[in-house]
Amino acid sequence: MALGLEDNTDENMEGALIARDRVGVQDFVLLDSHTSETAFLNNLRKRYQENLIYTYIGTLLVSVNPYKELDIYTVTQMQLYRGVNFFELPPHLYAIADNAYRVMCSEYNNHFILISGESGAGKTEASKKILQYYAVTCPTTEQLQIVRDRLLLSNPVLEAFGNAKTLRNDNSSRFGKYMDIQFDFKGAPVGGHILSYLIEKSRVVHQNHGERNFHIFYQLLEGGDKDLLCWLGLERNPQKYAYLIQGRCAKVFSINDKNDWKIVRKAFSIIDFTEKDIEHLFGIVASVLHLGNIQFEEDSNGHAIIRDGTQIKWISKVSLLRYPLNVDLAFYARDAVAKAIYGRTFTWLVNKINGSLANKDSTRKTVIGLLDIYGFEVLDTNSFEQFCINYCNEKLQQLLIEMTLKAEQEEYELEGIEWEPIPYFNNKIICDLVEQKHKGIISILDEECLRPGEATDLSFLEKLEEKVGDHAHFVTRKLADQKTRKSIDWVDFRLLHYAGEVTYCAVGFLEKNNDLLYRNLKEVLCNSKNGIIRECFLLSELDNRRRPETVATQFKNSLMSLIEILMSKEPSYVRCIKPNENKEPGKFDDYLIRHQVKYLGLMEHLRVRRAGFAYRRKYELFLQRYKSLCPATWPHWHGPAAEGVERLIKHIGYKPEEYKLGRTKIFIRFPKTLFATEDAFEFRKHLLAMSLLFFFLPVSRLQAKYKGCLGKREYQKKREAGRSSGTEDSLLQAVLSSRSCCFGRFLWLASVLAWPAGTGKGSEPCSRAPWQGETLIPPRCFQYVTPVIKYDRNGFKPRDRLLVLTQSSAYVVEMAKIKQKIDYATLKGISTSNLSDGIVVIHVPEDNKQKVENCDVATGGLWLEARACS
Ligand SMILES: Nc1ncnc2c1ncn2[C@@H]1O[C@H](COP(=O)(O)OP(=O)(O)OP(=O)(O)O)[C@@H](O)[C@H]1O
Repeated sequence: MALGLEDNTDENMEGALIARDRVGVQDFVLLDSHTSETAFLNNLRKRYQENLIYTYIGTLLVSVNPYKELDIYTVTQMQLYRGVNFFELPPHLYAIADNAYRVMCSEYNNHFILISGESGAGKTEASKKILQYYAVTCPTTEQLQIVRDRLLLSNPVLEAFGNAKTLRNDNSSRFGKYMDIQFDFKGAPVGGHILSYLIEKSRVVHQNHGERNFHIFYQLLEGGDKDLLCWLGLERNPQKYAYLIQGRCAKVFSINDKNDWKIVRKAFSIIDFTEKDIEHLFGIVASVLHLGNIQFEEDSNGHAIIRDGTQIKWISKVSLLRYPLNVDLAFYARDAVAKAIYGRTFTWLVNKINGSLANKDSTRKTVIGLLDIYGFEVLDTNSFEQFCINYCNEKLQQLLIEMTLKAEQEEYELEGIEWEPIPYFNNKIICDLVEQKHKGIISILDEECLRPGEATDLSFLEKLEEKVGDHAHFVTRKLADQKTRKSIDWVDFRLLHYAGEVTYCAVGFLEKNNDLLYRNLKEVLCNSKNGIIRECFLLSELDNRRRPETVATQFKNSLMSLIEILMSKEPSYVRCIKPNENKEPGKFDDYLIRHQVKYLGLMEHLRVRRAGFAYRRKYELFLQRYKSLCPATWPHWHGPAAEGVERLIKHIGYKPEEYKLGRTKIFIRFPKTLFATEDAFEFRKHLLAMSLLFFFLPVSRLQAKYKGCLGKREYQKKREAGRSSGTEDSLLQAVLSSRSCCFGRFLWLASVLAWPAGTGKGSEPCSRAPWQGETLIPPRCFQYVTPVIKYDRNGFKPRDRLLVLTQSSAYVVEMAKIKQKIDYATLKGISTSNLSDGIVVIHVPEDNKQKVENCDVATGGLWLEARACS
């Protein structure tokens, strides 16, 4: 594995990393006092203070936002984690990503990584880092580079249009995102698909103090060149635009709008946006800004007229609206248009990106989904948006409970595994309060929305009190003081969420839930000169002849389908923790963190993990996968699967404390045990692949080919010429030049050059695969042959190679060519990794510059990774 070649700093990095991570325990399961929240916090704090932001609870990763750049996300680090069992290295996001990827490749199933935590806890950063990890470490081809770039660059575009500075987070996601990365059967990323959830449109027209509008507005003004701004009729100064200055913080210290603009512009071209698309997109961004500056005054008929026509001149590039309204309604309509245009453009953007990420080839693909959705939010004033965001977080918490705490404990009971139930808070009761048909808050809100002219936000509030007033997690303003000892304003209601209580201001709930746009405004937009606007509004007109679903109901339905998507995949979890409210590096606010540990259910998770099992599998599946590891079960086991598994694990040597046998499944307590079994299986697969070749290519034919490469006489001559290194070179070259190929040239080469010993006479080949532990004794001058990955010095690129050891030299061989040769006489040493990664470094003097015919003499160091054939 590429740790940095001869670079001493990098070479020592792994050791330093592991040494440094002896702070506290890397897995909370190892804490002496696993029931104590204080011990949990002490461990988290101790590690955080040493910049060790990641800690496991079994296979779940807890991450504490460092609020500073750490040197743990380099390419070298990624290579370090690639293909290594995750308990062998310090906890890291890369380990979680790699584990999901490896299981996906070997079991050919779908996965998702759920990243959760409150706003500012580090979810978006984590999801970007995982995506980068796959982009760097997965195999790829030149053709696929474009997919990789598009996957990576979709992020800055979506962030520009969907993220904004809030009080909690300078780069807060104001929409939910679920991204599937699609992989082909070789594990190469070949496409992707994004689902987006409810963008916070209200931000376009209103921002709280200390907050900004979406980044793209500021990026365009700061980074757009003069000609572009002139064409759009914009001034560079954001203070000139009413929609940009309500939060009074157009400039943010931590954000470089100019730079971000450049990245977004570049991303557009990579993601395949046409110049026309880009022109229309910026036209829309500019129109929203111009719309915000329109002011109305009353004419003699009481109708609103526009005070100054300048803005309209620019907007009419997009559309022109004329309709008599009073002044208040005119302002309302203006904002409604701005929100509608922006919201639909965002949806258009996501669709466009999906078009460019789509993989048209119909072969089966596996996916890893990354879920990064706005975190739980409690503001000074919480509105309809916070209600939706927090409901979404309730649903995700419920999913986690369903898939871990609940499912796990129920399964032990069902399987007859002795188990002491561990209590936990199940937030289903809150989900029901919000989403239940006819009785839940969303249904009540929708009912009120069906009474236009009669219903108001206050009547909604009254209905709430009437219908859910006595619910344990709902606090009416009438009962506020008794229940929580805190008073509550007359327009508010309070929900006791799993993550804490939130008081919502009901003002605006009806309007935001209805999200209506005057019909004639829609018609105007359908005829817009701007292609994107036309597309967005025409489509929705065709779709929505009936009364459209309300915003909350649409959101509820999309969350339900998301949960369904997730339930069908294998989960991995990252729980992000926000260490303080001030975005300050190194500050560990005990009170705040204790609260998150509590509501994230981390203690319950720890208790279940400690008492439970890391892995479980149906007997049939377990046996099917690993039966080749035991002579009694290979190739067929005729008895019941449970007995086969028992025989198998006895043969492999599982200790009693490592597993339990349930009614239909085997339960394995530690990940270590499973990984060791998986490693043995990989090794076995390699040997089996060889045996297949021997079966199909009888040995005599192999030998004939082998000899035939040179011509019988020449072969004989060379063989007899002894062990001179020159003979080895040409013999090897001759075998490599042969074109014959059966199941893949690589395996063929490996099998021609080596075969198992102990069954034939002397070094005669045999026609079955060797059992584990048997050695490969190669014929004549070839001592040992194995597929390896060689890491290039330039960029650590992995290359598939064969390592061939002869009497006097080691060769690194490509398909038909000897690439490098190391004469044993020049060898300075060999280092092997102490992990199960199979890394070997062959040390050769730097000044070994002689040239051997047709191949390079290796100098410096050669980094190789042993590789199993699959
Ligand atoms: N691993 C990290 N290393 C360095 N800084 C980080 C890391 N994770 C998060 N941060 C910092 O914290 C900020 C907030 O993180 P992020 O945007 O990922 O939060 P979030 O949980 O996605 O919040 P929201 O729900 O509001 O979108 C980042 O902009 C960055 O400055």
